[in-house]
Amino acid sequence: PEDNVLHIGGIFPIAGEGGWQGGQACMPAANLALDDVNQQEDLLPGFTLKLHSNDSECEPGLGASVMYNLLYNTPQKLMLLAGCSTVCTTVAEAAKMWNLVVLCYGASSPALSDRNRFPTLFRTHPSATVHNPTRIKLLQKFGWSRVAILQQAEEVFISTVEDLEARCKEAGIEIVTRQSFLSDPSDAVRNLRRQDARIIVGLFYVVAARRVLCELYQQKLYGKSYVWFFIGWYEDNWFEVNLDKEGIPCTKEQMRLAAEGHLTTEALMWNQNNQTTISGMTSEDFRERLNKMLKEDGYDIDNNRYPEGYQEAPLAYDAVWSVALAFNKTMEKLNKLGKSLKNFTYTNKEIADDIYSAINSTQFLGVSGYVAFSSQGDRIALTQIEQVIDGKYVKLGYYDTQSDNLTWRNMERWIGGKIPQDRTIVKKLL
Ligand SMILES: CC1(C)CO[C@@H](CC(=O)O)CN1
Repeated sequence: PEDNVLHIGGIFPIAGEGGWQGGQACMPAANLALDDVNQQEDLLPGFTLKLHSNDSECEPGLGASVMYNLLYNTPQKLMLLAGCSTVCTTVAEAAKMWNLVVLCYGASSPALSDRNRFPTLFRTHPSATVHNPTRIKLLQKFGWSRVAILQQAEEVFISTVEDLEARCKEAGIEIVTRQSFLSDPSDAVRNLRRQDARIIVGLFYVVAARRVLCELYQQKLYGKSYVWFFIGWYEDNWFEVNLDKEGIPCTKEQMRLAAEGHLTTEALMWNQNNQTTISGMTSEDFRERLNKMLKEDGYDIDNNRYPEGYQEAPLAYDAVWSVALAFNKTMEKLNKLGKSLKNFTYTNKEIADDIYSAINSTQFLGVSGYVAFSSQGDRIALTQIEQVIDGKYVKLGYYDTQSDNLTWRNMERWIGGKIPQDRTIVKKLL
C-alpha cells in the first residue's frame, strides 16, 4: 500500500565535466542497497524504502534546484543522500530549514565538519583530514621531524593543510616551508629546493600531480635523498598516462624515475578482510554483484572500463543501510508513543531529532568497513599506506587513528638502501 512507503531523496553527480561524476557507480550501488534492505524482514517491517534520484552533475546550483524539486513535490521525503563536496555544502546548509538529515556518500571537504553550518550532516565518505594522523604517524616512524608542504590552491587542500599544520605543531614536527601553486608548480618546487626540503607532503588533484612529478624530475628533487607523500586515490598508473594530452614535457621513463619510492595515504573504502558484513555479503561479494549490475548498464568492466565513483561505491551502499537502520530505530521509538515516521513533516522538529539521534548512534560493519560517525557527522575510517616499488604500488600497511594502531608489513624500500634523512647532515670535522 502506498502509505507504507518511506521516501528519501537522492542527489547523484552523473553527467557534466567539473568535479567528481561519482554518481555513475554510486547510484547503482545505492539501488542495490535499496533492494537488499527492502528484502530484509527485520528491517522496517511492513514498510518499503523508496529512493527518488536526480542528477546534480556535481554542480551546486543544479543540486539546489534538484533538492527544491524533491522537497516541493510529493511524496514528502524523510532524508536526503548527496555526493560531491560542493553539492553537499549547498544541500546540507539548506536542508536544516526542512529538518532533514543529509547523508553524504561522496564528500571529502574538511569544511563540512562544522556542526554550526551543517547541524544535520552525516557522511559515510571520510574527510580529507583523515590522511593527516597517518602522515604524522609515518613521519614519527621514520624519525622525520622536518617536513615541507606542496599544495595546489584548492579549498579542500587549503583546509587539509591547516589541519596538518596544527597536528605537526602538536607532534613537534617543524614545517620548514609551505608552498602552493594554482596550476604551474615550477616556482613552488624551486622554493622547496632552496629550503633544502627532503620530506615533502604533496596535496593536489591528479592532473596537477603529473605536472609536479615532471617538475621534480627536471629540478632533480627526487631519488634517494627525497621522500614524497602523495594522495593515494589517483588511478594506479596515473604517472604514466595522459602525458601528451596534458602537455607534460617528460617521458614515461622520466616520470617513473621521479615517482619511484613515493608514499601514499588514502582512506579505506572497501572492507579489507573477508568478514561477512551486515548485508550478509563480504566486500568481494558486493564487488561481484556491482560489476554484474554495471555490465548490464553497459560498462566494459572486464576491460577495466569502470564508471567514475567505483572506488566510493561501498560508501553509497552503506549510506542506504545507515538510513534503513536509523529509520528502523526511530520507528521502534515512535511506535512506543503510538506514532510512526509517517507523521514526519518538514516542520516536525521532534521526529527530526529522533532521526538525527538514531543516525548519530548508528554503527555496523558495512562493505566499506566499520561504519560509525564522529560528533561532527564525519565518517570514522581506516587509512591505507602504499609505496611505489619498481613502478608498482605495494601495500605497506594500515592505520587506525582511533586506537593509534599501525599495522605494518615491513615491505618499504628506500633507494640507496637506507631511510632518507629529513635534513643535510653536516659531519663535524674532528
Ligand atoms: C576520494 C575522492 C575522489 C575525493 O573527492 C570526493 C568528491 C568530493 O569531495 O567532492 C570523492 N572521493
